[in-house]
Amino acid sequence: MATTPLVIAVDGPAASGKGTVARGLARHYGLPHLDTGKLYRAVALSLLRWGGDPDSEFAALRAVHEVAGLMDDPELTSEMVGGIASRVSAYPAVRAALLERQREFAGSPDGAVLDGRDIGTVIAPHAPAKLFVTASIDERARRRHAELTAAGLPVHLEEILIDLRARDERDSGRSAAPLVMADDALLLDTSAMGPDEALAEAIRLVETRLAT
Ligand SMILES: Nc1ncnc2c1ncn2[C@@H]1O[C@H](COP(=O)(O)OP(=O)(O)O)[C@@H](O)[C@H]1O
Ligand SMILES: Nc1ccn([C@@H]2O[C@H](COP(=O)(O)OP(=O)(O)O)[C@@H](O)[C@H]2O)c(=O)n1
Repeated sequence: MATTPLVIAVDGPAASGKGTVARGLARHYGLPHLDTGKLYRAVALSLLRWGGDPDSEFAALRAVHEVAGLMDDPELTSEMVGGIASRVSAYPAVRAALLERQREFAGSPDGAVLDGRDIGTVIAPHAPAKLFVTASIDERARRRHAELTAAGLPVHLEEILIDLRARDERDSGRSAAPLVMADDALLLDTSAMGPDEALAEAIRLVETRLAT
């Protein structure tokens, strides 16, 4: 008898630790993982490289065609690219152009883990397990600061805090697929947890959901 593939949707705000949790879950369950934020970051990076205007939905849509070649670019992780990603991701045409490849990944017969903002609500609304990963804004800023500093980028905590606030507001306030917790998602607040503890709790939550 065929079993239903295990699809795990992981959503949450910037630097909450959702990528770390999603990668850990993928390792634990032996599933392929897609960081969907990279798609929007690649659109932003493509725009930046050819000087396209982030205020133009048409220009952003053109940039979608370059995404495949940029998915492993080291510049994807910069806060500047993250900020532009959150602007271009508000365009319905950009979201529509990126929808199919995410749905296809989520529809794999082998199962999948995806992380982003709208996985549980739009990309994989039927996923049997959904987590909404969060942490306090101060903790998220500290984590992003440590991450970028370790990568040798000159960043200030205060500026990161301002960037994250602006991104939270844009991601939650937009009309196209805003960042909201799905009704059937389980909340994982990692503010006071290290990465290992957060993963252990994520596995526990997934197991709880699969058992019901
Ligand atoms: N629970 C945690 N405790 C401390 N640091 C964490 C934790 N989870 C993730 N990190 C670190 O915080 C940064 C952002 O985590 P990441 O998983 O990339 O977040 P997101 O995918 O939500 O943007 C990374 O440097 C990561 O190693
Ligand atoms: N499924 C997704 C994933 C990301 N995004 C957008 O892309 C931006 C960058 O996403 P990300 O997940 O790489 O950002 P971080 O959480 O790693 O900072 C976000 O601020 C969102 O605006 C989205 O709209 N939908």
